[in-house]
Amino acid sequence: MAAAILKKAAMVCGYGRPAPAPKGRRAYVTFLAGDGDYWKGVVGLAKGLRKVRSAYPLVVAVLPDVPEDHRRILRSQGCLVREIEPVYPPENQTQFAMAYYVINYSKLRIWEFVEYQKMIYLDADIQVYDNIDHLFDLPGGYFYAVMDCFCEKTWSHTPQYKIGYCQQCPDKVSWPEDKLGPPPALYFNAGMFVHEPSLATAESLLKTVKSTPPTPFAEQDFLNMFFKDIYKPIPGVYNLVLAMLWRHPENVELEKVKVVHYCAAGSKPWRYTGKEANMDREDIKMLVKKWWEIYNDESLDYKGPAVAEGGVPATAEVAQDGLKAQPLLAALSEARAVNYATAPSAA
Ligand SMILES: O=c1ccn([C@@H]2O[C@H](COP(=O)(O)OP(=O)(O)O)[C@@H](O)[C@H]2O)c(=O)[nH]1
Ligand SMILES: OC[C@H]1O[C@H](O[C@@H]2[C@@H](O)[C@H](O)[C@@H](O)[C@H](O)[C@@H]2O)[C@H](O)[C@@H](O)[C@H]1O
Repeated sequence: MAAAILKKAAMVCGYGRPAPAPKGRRAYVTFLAGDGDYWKGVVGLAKGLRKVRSAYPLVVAVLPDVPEDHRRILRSQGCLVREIEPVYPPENQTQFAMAYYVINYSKLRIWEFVEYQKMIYLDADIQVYDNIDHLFDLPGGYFYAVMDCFCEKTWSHTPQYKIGYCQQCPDKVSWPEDKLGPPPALYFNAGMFVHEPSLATAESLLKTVKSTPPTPFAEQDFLNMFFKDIYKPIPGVYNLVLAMLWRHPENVELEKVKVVHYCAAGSKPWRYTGKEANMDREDIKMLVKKWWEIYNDESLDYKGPAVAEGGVPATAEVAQDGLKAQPLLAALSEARAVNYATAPSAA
């Protein structure tokens, strides 16, 4: 059976290399690691995308340590769950801004999802409150993401934090070029971005990460370095980093925000206690309440055909996103579920 599946996938894909995605194959993608409670963030995100009637599925790239019962919950919510191999940065004594950030390098695997021509990555602590499908129509060849803010204590290791400079308000404290050289390149938050999967890009990313010493913001720093020449900032409404509410309120029109990123300390809705700094703000309480309203809304539960392991709808029925499960995708995903170590070469 495995050989037949692999042969079918290999034939369709040109011997061992996934065929280029059918033009326009699109999906949202998020990342899940560990056996903790971030799966709740993924469920919330899946339901949020359904609420705004997104036309595309949500793929979840899971590390091997994500337990089957969490994967089952995600599939029951229509998520296409795909296991990925972890990616580790070179050994180093770096102090990550958060100790667990080392797992985030595994996000780089999503460039291998070449069944898709374009994907929008969203962290599991993000919620989408307005349809953003139009971002898939942005011109190809660029890396689109929202600019970050350098004002939180998590940035205290940086020169910009030390002098009070932030790209969100470059005129407030001007960058002392004479002392520090040119200002830092525009820097994006890696919790949300539009990207184009490509095996060549994936290969280059994974090769480069092996020789790049880790830095405090882990894969976010790495992605900013790697894509700096093609990075195109998109408006902050597509990824509201919560700290913007108290650091740069002049840059935020909350009623226009489409995507909220619950990244400030203590803001994860499924862990919210209101005790950390700024968490007792009325706008934070309102945003946490909005997240829970979607999470608890049973009318937003997935009602489509069962989603098989490996990440395709189990039947040829129309999947949640209105797209037929592609024969190529089905074959590839089934093939991926096969243990290559025991399968014959595709040649
Ligand atoms: O235990 C964890 C920690 C992080 N993540 C994933 O890694 C992303 C980035 O971590 P986090 O959101 O905590 O970073 P922040 O943006 O809050 O700094 C999360 O959104 C999840 O998608 C996960 O799956 N399990
Ligand atoms: O692994 C590095 C992480 O970097 C980013 O975290 C945020 C968060 O730490 C905030 O507290 C900071 O204020 C913000 O600037 C910073 O970007 C991404 O959101 C996350 O997905 C991940 O890539």
